[in-house]
Amino acid sequence: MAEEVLMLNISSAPVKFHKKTNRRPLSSAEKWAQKKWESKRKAVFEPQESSASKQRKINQTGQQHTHKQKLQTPRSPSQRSNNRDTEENGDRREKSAAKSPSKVKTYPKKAPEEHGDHGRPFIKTSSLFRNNPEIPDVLSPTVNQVKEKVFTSNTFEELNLHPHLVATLHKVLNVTSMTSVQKKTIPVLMSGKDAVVRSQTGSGKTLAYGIPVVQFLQAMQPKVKVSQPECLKQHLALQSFQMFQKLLKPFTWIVPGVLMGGEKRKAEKARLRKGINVLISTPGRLVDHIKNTLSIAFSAVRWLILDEADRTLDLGFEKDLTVILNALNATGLARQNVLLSATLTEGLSRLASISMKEPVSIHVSEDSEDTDEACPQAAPQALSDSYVVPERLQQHVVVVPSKLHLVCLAAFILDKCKFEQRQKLIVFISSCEAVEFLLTLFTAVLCVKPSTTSTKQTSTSLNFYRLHGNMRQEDVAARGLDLPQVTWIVQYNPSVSAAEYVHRVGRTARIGAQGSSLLFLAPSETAFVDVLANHNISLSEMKMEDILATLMKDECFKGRGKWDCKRSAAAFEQEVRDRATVLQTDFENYVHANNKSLQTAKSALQSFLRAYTTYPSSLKHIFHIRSLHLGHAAKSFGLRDAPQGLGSSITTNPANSKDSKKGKDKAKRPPKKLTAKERVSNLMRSEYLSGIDGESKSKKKRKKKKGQAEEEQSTAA
Ligand SMILES: Nc1ncnc2c1ncn2[C@@H]1O[C@H](COP(=O)(O)OP(=O)(O)OP(=O)(O)O)[C@@H](O)[C@H]1O
Repeated sequence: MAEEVLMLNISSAPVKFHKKTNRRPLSSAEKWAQKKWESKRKAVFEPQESSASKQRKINQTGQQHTHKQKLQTPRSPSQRSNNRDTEENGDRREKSAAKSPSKVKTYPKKAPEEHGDHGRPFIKTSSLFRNNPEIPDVLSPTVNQVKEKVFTSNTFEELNLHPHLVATLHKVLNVTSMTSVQKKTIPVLMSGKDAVVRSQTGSGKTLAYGIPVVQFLQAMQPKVKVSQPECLKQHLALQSFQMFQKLLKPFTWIVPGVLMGGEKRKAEKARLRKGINVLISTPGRLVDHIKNTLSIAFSAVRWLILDEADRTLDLGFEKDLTVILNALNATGLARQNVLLSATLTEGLSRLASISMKEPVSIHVSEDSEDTDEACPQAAPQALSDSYVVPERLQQHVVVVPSKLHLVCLAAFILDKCKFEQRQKLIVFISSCEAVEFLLTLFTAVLCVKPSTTSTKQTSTSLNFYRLHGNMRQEDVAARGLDLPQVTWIVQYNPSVSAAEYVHRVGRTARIGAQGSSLLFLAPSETAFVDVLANHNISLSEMKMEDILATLMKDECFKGRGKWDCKRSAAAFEQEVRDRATVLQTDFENYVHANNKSLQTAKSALQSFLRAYTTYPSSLKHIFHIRSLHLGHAAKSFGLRDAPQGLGSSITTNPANSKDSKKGKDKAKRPPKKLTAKERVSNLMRSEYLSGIDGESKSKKKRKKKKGQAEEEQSTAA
């Protein structure tokens, strides 16, 4: 059974920053170290060979090959052992070549290569286990975590719904009994009231509003015509659209439609012209159409539903929501408003107060069976900021020094996906480039076919997928936004808020299923555990050593020494460290095997560092770029040393390189300061945006002026 690992970066928006050189003058020690590294690197990867030794090599091996070709493709253990003699010959050749006089400048002799039992060239990597910061004890305060019962014994028949709707719920959606949030929310919405709904992730909130909306629309007399939208729905567009398509099967005259990033605006305009009754959209896309599509009109809108409302606010889309609310309010039509989220924040309360009329606050508590209806509290702020996590979710945290992040993540993935069955992991990473880098690295190094000689390995193959905001929408949609049977959520890079943490872990343990989560923290980041505790979230600690001990199950990474399990605990620990070092060396060999993989690693490191600067000020005392050790962070991207001038390493355009005239001028000019708006708009590249790129600057300026003028008008209305 193929085990799957999904690298995600949806939650922390893919960050596109202006290229800013963050070069700082190198100290003399750094200059010396850099020269030393440079010569070592050249000695390993660009040994100058004399023509005589080249000729000798051709005679011996009968073909022309370079040192790099040997390192290019990482091998499986069996291939590695088969190549051993070739490598040893190769090394003898290189050593003799190094002796023969040659016109080309010779490099200092390369450090003697050792060969581990695995047969791969054992280029000494700096110790993973030395000079690491102290790992503090993580005391996760005991909190009374809010628990919600997911299911009730009540069925949909009790709701007096249209029989075709009940039949669709049973036959198409395979649901019979209501979840707690559905039992509380549906009657309130069917009574015509506004509602603010808080319920844990994966508890069925989509149907909690979908059912009342469809029940209302199908009962409208005269029947709704395919004209203007009657219902407007925000966020997680595709998943909601698919749900409405299923619910509306018996009611063919009611047409759902979706607007989201990745689609051509022209196609959407055509759909809007044709007529949509239930419009599902992302905020950015809808604002774009409000400003540019004449055929969109809101005079018939009777419902406004903001799902995952606080995440929309968190990503700073209040401005977009204001435009949307103004456009809706301009029609003067009475409408029903629903805000839903697993995490209620004060921003959501603010939004509720400006867009709702005496909303009923609905939250599902532990004793949900006992209360026979929603608790109609005065205002949403009555609901506390304590977050609800899925009932059967087990949350863990592991403290890992930066240098060991990469091998620890790899060991965890191997443990779950190679040595256990039926595991599906989602790994949250902080930038698109890092997702792409880790996908390529893990696919190349971890997905090696099991060697025939080893008895310990199972035949499980690992499958890695990627999902991030820079991908074409179709690809993202193809994976679907509701990810079934996910068993583990791994937050390799911590989220930017406690609410974001809840939404991430909410991708597992859905609708009453079992699930687990693991949060990676560096020793300097452990205070984040207290931030989560403030929202009634408590985690149990997992030890890094226990995760790395997985490598003892995998002969691929056998250390150089002979290992037998009868030896002492200290020997066991040393063997684990050796195997982690072998794995790290594999990663570094792969990264340093050619310039392309080296550049990819560097830009991934650069994107990670830039994403690290985007934590909100409220968390800067925990996640601050200054608390990162650049060299250690580099190791977690398979780089043997911290690349110099990280800022310039991402300028892939030669015109920008420091040697070109333009580059020289640019290097002289102080880096352009980003305005607050530019910083925000750079941060906000995400699924919420209209995703319409490629417009000329002047056209954008004209549109902005027009939008502002309309906004002033509509606000006045
Ligand atoms: N009454 C029900 N019985 C069984 N399964 C249900 C029921 N209602 C919804 N589900 C299923 O539960 C899963 C989660 O539902 P949904 O996505 O609506 O949860 P949610 O609360 O919106 O989650 P999130 O907060 O992550 O968006 C879906 O696969 C859905 O089909």
